[in-house]
Amino acid sequence: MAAPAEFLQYIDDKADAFIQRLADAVAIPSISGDAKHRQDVFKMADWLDAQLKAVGVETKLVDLGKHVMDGEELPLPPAILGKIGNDPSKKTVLIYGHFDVQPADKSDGWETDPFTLVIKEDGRLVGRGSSDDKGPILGWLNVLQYHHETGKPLPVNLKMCFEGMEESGSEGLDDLVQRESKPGGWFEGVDCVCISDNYWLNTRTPALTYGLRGLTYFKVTVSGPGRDLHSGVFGRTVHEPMTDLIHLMSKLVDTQGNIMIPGVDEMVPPADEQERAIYQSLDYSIADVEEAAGNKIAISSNKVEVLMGRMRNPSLSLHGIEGAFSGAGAKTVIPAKVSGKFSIRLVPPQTPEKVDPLVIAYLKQEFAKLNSKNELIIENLHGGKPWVADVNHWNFEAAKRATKAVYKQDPDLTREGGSIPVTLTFAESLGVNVLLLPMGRGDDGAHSTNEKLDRSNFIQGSKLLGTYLYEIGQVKA
Ligand SMILES: C[C@H](N)C(=O)N[C@@H](Cc1c[nH]cn1)C(=O)O
Ligand SMILES: [Zn+2]
Ligand SMILES: [Zn+2]
Repeated sequence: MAAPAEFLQYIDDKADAFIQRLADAVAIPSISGDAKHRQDVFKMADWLDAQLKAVGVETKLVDLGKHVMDGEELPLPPAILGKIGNDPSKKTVLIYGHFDVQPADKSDGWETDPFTLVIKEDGRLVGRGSSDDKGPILGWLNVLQYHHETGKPLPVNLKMCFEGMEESGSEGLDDLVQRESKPGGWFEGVDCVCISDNYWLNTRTPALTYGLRGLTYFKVTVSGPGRDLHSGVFGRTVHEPMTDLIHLMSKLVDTQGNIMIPGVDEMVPPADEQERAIYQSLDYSIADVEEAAGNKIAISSNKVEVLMGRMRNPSLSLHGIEGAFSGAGAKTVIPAKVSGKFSIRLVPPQTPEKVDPLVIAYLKQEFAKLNSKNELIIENLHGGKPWVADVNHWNFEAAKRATKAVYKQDPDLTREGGSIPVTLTFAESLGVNVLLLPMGRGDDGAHSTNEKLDRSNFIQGSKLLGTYLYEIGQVKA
C-alpha cells in the first residue's frame, strides 16, 4: 500500500505541534564533547525514551560504561534500543539516529541563543541540532505518532538504535551493535537499515546517500616550560611550544587541500571517466558550495573536482589549538603547553589502521627536524572507517519511489563528506543494505553557527520517512 493520504494530511495538520516538540529537543544542550554537558546528554536520552514510549515503542536503555575525555573519566550516555511490531509477514527496518549535538555558544557568532529554536519568517528553524540530528529523529517520532494515535498498523516492523556519542566517536556503540546483531539479539531479523543523519547536496534536490567518509582524529601536544612564561623575559631564550606546534601543523596540508603526509593521498586510486561522469551528472554548481560556505572561496572552479574533493577524496582539516592565548587584548605570554587538533576524512581503501601509522611517523619525523627540546605527545582521539553501499538494492529503490512520491522529483545519488562511524558496523554485523535518507539541505550549517532546518524539510521529510516505510512494506520477500 502507498502511504495513505490521511497520513500525509496528518503530518501537515500537526506541523506546529511537531515544531514545538523540536524546540523542546533543541532546548536540551546535549553536547557529547563537553564534559560540563554530559548530564544534558543523559537528560536528552530520558526525554527521547519517554517520547518513544508515548508512541508505543518498547525501549531498552543500554549502559555503555565509562570513558576518558580530556583526562576526565565520564559515564557514557545510554544507547536507546527500540522495537515496534513483530509481524513475520512484514520486512523489519532498523533506524538509527543520534541525540547528541556539536558544541554551540552565542559567542561563536550565533545570531540567537543556539538552544532556543527560533522560527524565522522564511521558514528556517534555527537551533543547534535542528538538522543534525534532532530534526530527523523527530521525523521518525512524527511518523510513529500518526500510527499510534490512529491505531493504524505500521507497514513494517521497526527496530531502533539511538545514541548520544556520535559527535564524539560513537564510543561503546560498535560492541553493542555487534552483540545485538547475533542470533537472539535486539537486531535479529533486521532486513535493511535506514539512517537519516546527513544533508542534500544542494538546497533544491532531495538525495539518497550511498557513501560516507571515514575519519581519524588527532591531538598533538607540545610542552616544555614548567609554566606559562613572559615573552619579554623568555622570548628567544627557550624553545616555545606554540612555535613548534605551528611548524608541525603547517606541514600537514597545503593551501590547495593536498595532504602533505606521504602515502595518504597516494593510497586512493584516481577516478576514471565513468566515475567522473557520475559527479558531472549531479545537480550541483560552484554557486551551491559557495552559498553553503557563506563566501566565494571554493578551491576549484571545476564542479567535478569540488564534488570529488567532498565525496571521494580524503581531506585534512585543522580544527584548533587548545591552551593557546585566545582572549581579547594583547597578552604577552608564551603558553607552556599547547595541543593542536586535526582530523583526516578517509575514503576507500583507507582505514584508520592504514593511515594512523603514516601520520604518527611523519609527525615524529617533522618534529625531529625542529631540533627542539620540547616534548611531543601524539594522541588519536577517535576514528571510523569509510562506507559505500549498493545503490541497486531494493532498499534504495524503495527510497527512490518514496522521494518521487513526496517531492515529485528523482533524488540525487550522493556520497557524504561527513562520517557516521557506526554505518559500516551495521552493514558488516547485520550483512544487510544500509541507506542514508537525508532530511536537511546542503546549507543547513550543521556543526556551524546558526544551524537550521527548513520547516518544509522537517514536514516533507517526515512524510518522506513514512512514505519510505510504506514503500518498503510493498517490497516482495
Ligand atoms: C554526518 C553526521 N551528521 C556527522 O556530523 N558526523 C560527524 C561525526 C563526528 C566524528 N567526530 C566528530 N563528529 C562528522 O562527520 O563530523
Ligand atoms: Zn554532526
Ligand atoms: Zn549527525
